[in-house]
Amino acid sequence: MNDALKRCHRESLERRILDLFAEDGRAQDFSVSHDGLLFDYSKTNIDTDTRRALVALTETADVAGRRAAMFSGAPINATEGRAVLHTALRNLDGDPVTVDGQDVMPGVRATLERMADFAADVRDGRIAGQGGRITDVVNIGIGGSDLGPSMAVRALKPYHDGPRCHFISNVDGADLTDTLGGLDPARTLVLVASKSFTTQETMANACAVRAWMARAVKDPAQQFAAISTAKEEVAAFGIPPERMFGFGDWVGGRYSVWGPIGLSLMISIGPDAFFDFLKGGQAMDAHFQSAEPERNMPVMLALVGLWHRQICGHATRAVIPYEQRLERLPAYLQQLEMESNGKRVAMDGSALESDSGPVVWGDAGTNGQHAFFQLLHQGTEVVPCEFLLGAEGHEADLVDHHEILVAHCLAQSKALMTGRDLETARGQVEAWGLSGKTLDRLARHRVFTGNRPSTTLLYPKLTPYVLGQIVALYEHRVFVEGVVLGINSFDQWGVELGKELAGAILPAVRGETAPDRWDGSTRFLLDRIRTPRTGE
Ligand SMILES: O=P(O)(O)OC[C@H]1O[C@](O)(CO)[C@@H](O)[C@@H]1O
Repeated sequence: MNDALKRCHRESLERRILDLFAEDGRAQDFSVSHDGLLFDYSKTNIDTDTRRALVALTETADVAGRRAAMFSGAPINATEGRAVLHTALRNLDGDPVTVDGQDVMPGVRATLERMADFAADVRDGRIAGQGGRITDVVNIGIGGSDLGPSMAVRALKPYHDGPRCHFISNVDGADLTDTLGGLDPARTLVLVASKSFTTQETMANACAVRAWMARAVKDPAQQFAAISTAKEEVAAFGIPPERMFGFGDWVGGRYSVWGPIGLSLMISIGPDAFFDFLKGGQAMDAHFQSAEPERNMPVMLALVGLWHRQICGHATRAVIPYEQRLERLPAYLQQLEMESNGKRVAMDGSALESDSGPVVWGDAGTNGQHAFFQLLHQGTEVVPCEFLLGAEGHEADLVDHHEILVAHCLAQSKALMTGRDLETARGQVEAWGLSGKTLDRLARHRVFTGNRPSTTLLYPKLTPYVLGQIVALYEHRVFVEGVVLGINSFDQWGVELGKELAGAILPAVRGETAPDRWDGSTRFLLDRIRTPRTGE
């Protein structure tokens, strides 16, 4: 990174985050408020100079120009020669968006209408199973064809008024067995969600579920629908075109929840609530495109992320929603952020000069407090934390629970920042009546260095609209970080090699080929795996 930021970093090491609050109004100044959301980054070691230097990065990298290119349908996914237009899926105003000279909006609208009709028909019983009204929907997909809808369906539980939704992603047969257990195949609708319709795990699961259904009903295809860009593969699987919901190759898998991949969500919460989800995303798009950098939530979220990873060198970032129903958000963001920005090569093929995006991990609070927070507070690594918190919960009869939840969230970010010094710790141990070496020793264990950065995203209540805002916020954050780093956030070549090798190793696992061609460790493991099966 540039000299100005290096200087800002050096200066930040000379002060504590808490010192920055000596200036009045820091919380207001170092936060962005928009459309009910508040992103508070005041508990970071970013001061005015640092922010200025960070904002300058967006100018150098021409974030505004790249953003305009993305929204206009230019092929910014340069390694695959594709446009990046998940934003068109939530462009409810229908303003034209052209790819290769063609407006994609009529197609987007038509698909959305078909989805809404299909969802309404399933919910109202006009589309039924061979044993009666659909009671359960099973989405089969993996990665972007699973994480978005499964996260969102879980997040919006209070809005479920349709059939129950289930998700099978893993090729581990346990996922399938445990999900199908208790379901009535004659009243289950299966959505096979796969952009490519060739993903091995998804196709293995789809075939197995079809066989499960065939044991109970005459015509399983009647209870299947496909969500894909691959017409021929869908037809070859036996799903008719009227049960296929397609989308353009300009929608990346991890950005696809807004369209047909979100069909399970739409069936679960209904078309109107799904439209609210889209509206939230669309509102965030408008904000992202128009707000100046310092007042622009995705831009500032990205710049804080770049500060922590690329300037301060913190290798990981914890995402901790104080909202049980967002427990799948960290997993969703792992794909969104790590598949997008986990790259060591710049757009032009040269080696990246800075670090790639961070490792993203986390879990819902308060559960995480009783698991990994010990390390966050007293470990040797500094892990910037991203808290998410709703001002209001849905449980009107459990308001006290929500108050406790809020108190814990605020307490954690405060504890990370302020810590507890040795003198205070000594005072506490002294109060137990201890002294001398025992006091010294025990007091040290109770010291918290503090000065650990965190941000808080505060939202009013987790409605479909707010979830749409949050997901779009994170998508644009990834975009800005990618542009500043100079990488292509929209391909994922890094997942290819493992897939290829799995295909090549499978015959050896099945015992169809000898394991000789593999390296010593793989051969050794294959031998051990095969021994108990064959009794050799
Ligand atoms: O929707 P598909 O084509 O089955 O792909 C599933 C997932 O596999 C990946 O290609 C790689 O993990 C993801 O990008 C994608 O979301």
